[in-house]
Amino acid sequence: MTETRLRSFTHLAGYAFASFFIASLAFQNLRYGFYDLFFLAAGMALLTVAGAGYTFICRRRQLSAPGHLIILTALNSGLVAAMFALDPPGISHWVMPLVVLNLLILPLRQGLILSLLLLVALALFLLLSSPMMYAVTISSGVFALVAVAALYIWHYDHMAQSAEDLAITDPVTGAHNARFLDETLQKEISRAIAMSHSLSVISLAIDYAEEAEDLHGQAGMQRLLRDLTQHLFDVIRAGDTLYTLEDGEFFLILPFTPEEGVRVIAERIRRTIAEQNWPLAGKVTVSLGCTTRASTDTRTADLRKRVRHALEEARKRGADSVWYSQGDVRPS
Ligand SMILES: Nc1nc2c(ncn2[C@@H]2O[C@H](COP(=O)(O)OP(=O)(O)OP(=O)(O)O)[C@@H](O)[C@H]2O)c(=O)[nH]1
Repeated sequence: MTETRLRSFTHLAGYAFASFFIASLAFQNLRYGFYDLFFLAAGMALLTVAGAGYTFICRRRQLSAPGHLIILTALNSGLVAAMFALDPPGISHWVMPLVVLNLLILPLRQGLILSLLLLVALALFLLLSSPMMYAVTISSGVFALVAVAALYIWHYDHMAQSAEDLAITDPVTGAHNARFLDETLQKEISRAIAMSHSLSVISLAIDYAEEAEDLHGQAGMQRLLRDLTQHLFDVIRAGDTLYTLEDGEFFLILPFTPEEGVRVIAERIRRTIAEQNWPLAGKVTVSLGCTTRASTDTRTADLRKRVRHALEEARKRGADSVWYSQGDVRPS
């Protein structure tokens, strides 16, 4: 299940649970003839049903749906206003589902701020209207609920982020992995087309990688890959992205970089690597193939095929070389 579908499902379940809970409060108040409270609960239930409808309509954009903040702010402010105007009995019964809903649906910081504001209003109301001991007990209970729910959601967010990082990162070098390459390259191609800016890519391979591995062992090779990654990160500029592929190969995506630019940076990478003395490996050289997106390149395969061809051409010319392959320059 994708993150977006999971969020849509959780939000729908949260709103459905809250609607059911608040509707049962409305029904209770209707039975006992507390019409003010019945209308309050009915209004809140309408808002939670609207929230469920909004979740359904925006089910493909749940990670950034701003309407939830408006709905939940209306629910929280409505309850605070009713708290002071109507003095509903068992006010914590009304506050608790709303606190859980805030934290479940909104981004953690927004949910926490709304819940704490609601908690402060509740504590103030109880201090003004009930015995001190009762006010402290109920407020502490709601505070504990806020704290546990917030901690749980923080933990979940943290785990989800770590899992996502692990899925797109090469464990040896810490650069992005091949799995993430096609996804990012396709996004960059779409961005380059939409904004009419240039986009270049580089494919880089360590010369004589197999011989180097035989000579220095797997651990030595991993050290070299890590050192080269660090070096490449130092050379490229912010906005460029680096990927570690198999067999000592790297891939670079360079947005806003025309042909002259990719030639400059490829040459700079080649020269600076050849000039260094690498720990364990000593002298190392690399071959680089590079290309720039042409107007007919709309898919990742177009660029990847051409840059691979450029790398093969560079290798044919011996170690320590750069080759640029020109794309189709016909206007789109
Ligand atoms: N994507 C990318 N392009 C680079 C980088 N370094 C140089 N280039 C390209 O090469 C061109 C010339 O770069 P330089 O020789 O460093 O000259 P520069 O005028 O100092 O380059 P910038 O101020 O970085 O634009 C730049 O305009 C870029 O297109 C880099 O690290 N990343």
